[in-house]
Amino acid sequence: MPSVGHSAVLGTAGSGKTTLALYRAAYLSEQSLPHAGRTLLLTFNKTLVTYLNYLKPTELQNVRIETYHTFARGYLNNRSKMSWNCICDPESRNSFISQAVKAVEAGYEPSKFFKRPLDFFLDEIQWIFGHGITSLDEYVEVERVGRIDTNLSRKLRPVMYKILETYVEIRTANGKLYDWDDIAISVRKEFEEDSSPRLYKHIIVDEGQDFSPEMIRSLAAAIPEDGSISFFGDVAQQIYGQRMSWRSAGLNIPQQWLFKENYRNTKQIAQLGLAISKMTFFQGIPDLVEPLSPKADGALPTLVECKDRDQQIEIALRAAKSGGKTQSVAILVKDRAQEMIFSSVLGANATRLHRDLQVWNDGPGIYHGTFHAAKGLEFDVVIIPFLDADNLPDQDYIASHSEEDGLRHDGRLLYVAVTRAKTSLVLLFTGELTPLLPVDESLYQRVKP
Ligand SMILES: Nc1ncnc2c1ncn2[C@@H]1O[C@H](COP(=O)(O)OP(=O)(O)OP(=O)(O)O)[C@@H](O)[C@H]1O
Repeated sequence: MPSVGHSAVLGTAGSGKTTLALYRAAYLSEQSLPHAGRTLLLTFNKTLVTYLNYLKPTELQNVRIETYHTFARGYLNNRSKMSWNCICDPESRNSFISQAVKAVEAGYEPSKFFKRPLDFFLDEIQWIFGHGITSLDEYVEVERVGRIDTNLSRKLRPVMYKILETYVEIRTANGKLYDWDDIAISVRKEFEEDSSPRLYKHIIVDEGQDFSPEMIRSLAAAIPEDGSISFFGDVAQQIYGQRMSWRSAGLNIPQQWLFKENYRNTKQIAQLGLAISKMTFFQGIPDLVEPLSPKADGALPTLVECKDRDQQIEIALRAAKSGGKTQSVAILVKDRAQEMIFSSVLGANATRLHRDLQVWNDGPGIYHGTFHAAKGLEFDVVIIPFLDADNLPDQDYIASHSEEDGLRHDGRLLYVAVTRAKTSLVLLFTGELTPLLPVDESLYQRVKP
């Protein structure tokens, strides 16, 4: 891959993107080579930074690994564009946006538009910020590529934009200059006005599918002309944001590489991952890379039909405790509430996958966390309880979005979870099985406890 300009690697799950991102960092920062320069390796969440720092060889001196948001905050601080506690947390953001909807509604004729669920407005504002849109004209003009579910008519866009502006006013009045979505707009603008030498010559993005186009644009502005951006991503694993395409960033990428070999999963686990990615709710994703079947043989994923939820919990814990003696075992669930069920029982005997995780231990042991927190990681055994039709897709998400959108959203989460397993996968459910899993019986070994 060239050391100047922009390159993209699109790869399937377990195809070595993270591994290669680290090798690339080693290559681009190697001081004996002519292209060498300080290198920044960015990823999406803090757990993955901890994991990458664990994988990183100690001799990589000229490489910094952090999340995009740490980088953004640090840079703006350096430019005196930050003040104490000036980034809006998600709860306050939700409250400010809700206030903004009500404030704008008061100035209009009664309309169903304002009665839409709060999530609709949150998502729309995230989408607008993610695309770096900063004026009503731009918003009215923009074509809604890749976002079929909330295609807001052009007539309603001025009202929506008014809500966005009111939200920013309320937020600013509360001392919050940014939120986690519009900070990238400020970073890009700041770099465009900043003529000082750049700190990093090369930037590598891992898990790039979750970076908004504006984040990527801000990174392109952060490097010198002889620098490089290397993008590693898998669109099937996009689990944050509003399914924005990284391609909307408009980078000039003369060549891209496709990684089709899956080095992580056994053939049987990969086949289930592939079958999920072929389900209807995955269709129409641009840039999806279809994996080749791995060579490593293993057992079929186990599908355990339990009589009730308690039995699912009991079996998950039992399997984790016995497996965790010799292997790394992760119990992965949908949300924090479900995670609590396991953390309260496992306590200090297990590691919670969480942003505050400081050290990564690769040895045997039990891990637990949400699907989101497991992003980019891998374990010998993955146990996924609560694969019940009324739990996945999430009913609240469906209520505030749509059935189709719920399937698409949670289908990707489940894909991420399933593809974390290296050798064994245990799937637990009660009653009706989630429609997110394929019905093909040959993909599983069914077990009744
Ligand atoms: N060329 C290779 N040969 C053998 N094993 C490899 C190779 N590249 C990566 N691996 C191993 O395959 C596993 C998956 O690699 P890695 O985590 O880099 O994949 P990834 O593409 O980032 O996955 P994901 O997107 O699913 O998180 C790791 O255990 C890694 O050590």
